[in-house]
Amino acid sequence: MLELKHIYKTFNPGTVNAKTALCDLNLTLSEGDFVTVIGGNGAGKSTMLNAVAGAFSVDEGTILIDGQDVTRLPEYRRASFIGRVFQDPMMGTAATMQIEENLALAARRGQRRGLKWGISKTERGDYRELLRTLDLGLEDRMTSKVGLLSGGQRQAVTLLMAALKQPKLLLLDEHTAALDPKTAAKVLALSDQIVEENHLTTLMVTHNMKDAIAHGNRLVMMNAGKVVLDIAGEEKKKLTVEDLLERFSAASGGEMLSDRAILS
Ligand SMILES: Nc1ncnc2c1ncn2[C@@H]1O[C@H](COP(=O)(O)OP(=O)(O)OP(=O)(O)O)[C@@H](O)[C@H]1O
Repeated sequence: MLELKHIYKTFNPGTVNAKTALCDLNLTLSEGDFVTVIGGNGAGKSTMLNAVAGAFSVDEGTILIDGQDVTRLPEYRRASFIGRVFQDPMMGTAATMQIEENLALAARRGQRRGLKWGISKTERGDYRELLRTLDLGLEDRMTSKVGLLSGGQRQAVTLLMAALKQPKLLLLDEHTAALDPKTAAKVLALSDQIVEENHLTTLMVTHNMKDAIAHGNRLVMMNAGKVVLDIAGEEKKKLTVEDLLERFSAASGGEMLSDRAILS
């Protein structure tokens, strides 16, 4: 479903600020894989997601989605088959627009301009049902401006929007990191539900080791721009945070994970 082959990316090449963020990165996801991604600060996690989304072009390597070579495809053209939720709850939704307008925008993504903008009765009914699945009471506030919602409510709506067009890939980039622990747990549970119901192939970056272990069917650890650990299935289910720290240290030549990852 997703194949990253020998990906390299250096920012500011040839300058004193040159930084190699991805260095022979290889990762293959099967259809329906839900992969959690963990690693220290600067390991290249967000850069990997950005490379998949097409936020910049990579220096070397190939990116295939569903067998199609998208390496040179611009971000706006990949957007029709990639759903994405960022850390900042302000990013995925338009604050000054209503909840239903935001959903309609997401539903029309990738369509040609010139279509009538109005939201039909059927669409409104569909959105109400979708919002009901969040169990946050938002189905009764469909004409509220999104800017009035809490961070957790906004991330929940962003998740719905990201999944609305049944993307081939869902990218979650620390999407609960800015939320309080209780809300983060709720949004994570919701992510599980949405991924499962829509059978989405998913990459989820997190700094929280427990979350990385508890969610998804596969866990990948990155260090210095490449994957250093890849644990799936039964082996992943039995993992503990201590195992993970030990294995990370062994796989990355004795390096320790950042405090932020250990303490969370
Ligand atoms: N646009 C950019 N310009 C220059 N350097 C960048 C850019 N984006 C990322 N980097 C650098 O690339 C490296 C990898 O960054 P990245 O954000 O992918 O790491 P990460 O694993 O997501 O880290 P964190 O957990 O701290 O968010 C870092 O050293 C970072 O400073």
